Amino acid sequence: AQSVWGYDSDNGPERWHENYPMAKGDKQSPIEINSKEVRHDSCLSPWHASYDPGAAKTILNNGRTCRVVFDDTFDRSVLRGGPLAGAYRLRQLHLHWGSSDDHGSEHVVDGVRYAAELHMVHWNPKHGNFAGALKQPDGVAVVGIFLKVGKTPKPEMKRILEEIDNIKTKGKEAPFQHFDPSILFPKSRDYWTYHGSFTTPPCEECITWILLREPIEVSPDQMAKLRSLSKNGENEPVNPLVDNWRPPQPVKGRIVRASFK
Ligand SMILES: N/C(=N\S(N)(=O)=O)N1CCCC1
Ligand SMILES: [Zn+2]
Repeated sequence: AQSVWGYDSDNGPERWHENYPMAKGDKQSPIEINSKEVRHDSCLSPWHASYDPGAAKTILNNGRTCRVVFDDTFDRSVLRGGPLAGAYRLRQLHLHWGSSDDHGSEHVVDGVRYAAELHMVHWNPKHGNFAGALKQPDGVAVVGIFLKVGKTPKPEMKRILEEIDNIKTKGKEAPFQHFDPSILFPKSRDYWTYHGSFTTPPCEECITWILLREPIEVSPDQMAKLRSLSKNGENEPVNPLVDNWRPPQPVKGRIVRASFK
């Protein structure tokens, strides 16, 4: 059977375009953010998240990431403002991380790779449903938060990482309720924004990216916890779930705007 896409040498980012042609598009993500080339846009308004903790449902290991899913059947947890028009519904959050602390993020800022990158995926209900939103340039908005290893870890990350023990292998899912992901936001609301794509196949170019400038801190053992997840299913040979990140893609003339000077 054709090897499904992944992050290994035989099915990794360099080969995704063979089955997913959009992966070679002109608006792909992630990208390298170069502070000297971004444009401060004073018209960019602040973004606002109003999330209902009751919308959190479950946490899942799908063999490629650790994902928390939310009830997005109505405007219950929404993101608005910033570069967005209207309210986008929070659907899920997930992470990308490395096999060591010196890499793991997807976006790279002035050459800095962070240990991990957290993505909060929202979609525009004016397009009916998530599948419809994927086909639209203003269909999806993803808030990206960089994670760096430090000595004052954010207690709120604990909640996600405590659940890791229950979802060690692919396909494992556990209830994950009463969780407001806005507690993960850093102090500063400063962000970069640009138009791009999903960083996994089929790599649809439907995303308004909102990347927060200020990273949040996690502890070394919190990173070790994340790296203890497995790609394999139960009773299969252990295949550690690490390095599930796509490298930066060509910017192709796109403008990256900054909400800050
Ligand atoms: N690639 C993705 N998000 S990301 N890494 O571009 O934020 N997703 C694929 C299906 C739903 C989210
Ligand atoms: Zn992601």
